Amino acid sequence: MAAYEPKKNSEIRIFESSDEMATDLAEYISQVSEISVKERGYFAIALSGGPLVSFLRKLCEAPYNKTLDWSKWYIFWSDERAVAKNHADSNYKSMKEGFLSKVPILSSHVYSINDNATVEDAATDYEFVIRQLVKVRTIGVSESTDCPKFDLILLGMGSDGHVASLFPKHQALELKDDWVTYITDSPQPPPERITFTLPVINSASNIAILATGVDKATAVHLAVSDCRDGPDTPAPLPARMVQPTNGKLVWFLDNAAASSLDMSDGAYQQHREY
Ligand SMILES: O=C1O[C@H](COP(=O)(O)O)[C@@H](O)[C@H](O)[C@H]1O
Repeated sequence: MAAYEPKKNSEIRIFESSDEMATDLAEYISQVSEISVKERGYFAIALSGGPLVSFLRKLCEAPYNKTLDWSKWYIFWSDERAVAKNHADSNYKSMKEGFLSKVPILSSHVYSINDNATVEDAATDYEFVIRQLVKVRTIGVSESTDCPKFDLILLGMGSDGHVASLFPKHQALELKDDWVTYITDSPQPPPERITFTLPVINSASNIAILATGVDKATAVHLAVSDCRDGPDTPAPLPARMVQPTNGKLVWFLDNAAASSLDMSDGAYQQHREY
């Protein structure tokens, strides 16, 4: 693995193989969960859809399946598609089948998003549940933003640079006061989705963005490179707007997704020996 620290509080890890990435991700999540349980007594983690689930496979194996304090884990989703929980597009379904059914997380600690309501009501319900859990500090609270402070938010990134269900140029990117919102016009199917807003994502203690494949290379480059603003500067990608207020961001990339990064840039070069 190569590691670089391009910006304050952020790091890029680049892996030769899918197994190497899954192994490092398991160790990273294990360390964040242990610190959170030690400091707060809980580990509040938000999951996402897409290929992320397959990179959680090593976390389901020894030693983690035996050593982690799974009874302290609380599970949330950074976004969900408005489909039934048994639908192929459901982010809950993919995580249930690929991760949650393989580790001893308490079912009462799994806060999936209501699939039996309108998308608007599901978003309202979900924000209400999160507010109750913040009140009792199962989820922490950010002192600077008053937002929930998830211990870890795991995100994927689409080739258009979207994270959770926050898509480029969408008005949902502007929301400042809502914690959870809904959209009915997703550029990618299904159209109706529920999503964390940027203030919630950026208030987390730790954020990891996973991106693999050459189709993500341009978006990775635009999200992490030191672009200057100018008349032709495109609207910032949602992934570029992921900037933790007080937390730390780690990118997990394979070689293909990292292939458009300019490795001659001083910031990358500096940490090349890592
Ligand atoms: O639609 C979604 O897409 C992103 C990225 O997934 P990918 O399949 O384009 O790599 C995912 O992180 C998000 O949770 C999901 O709802």
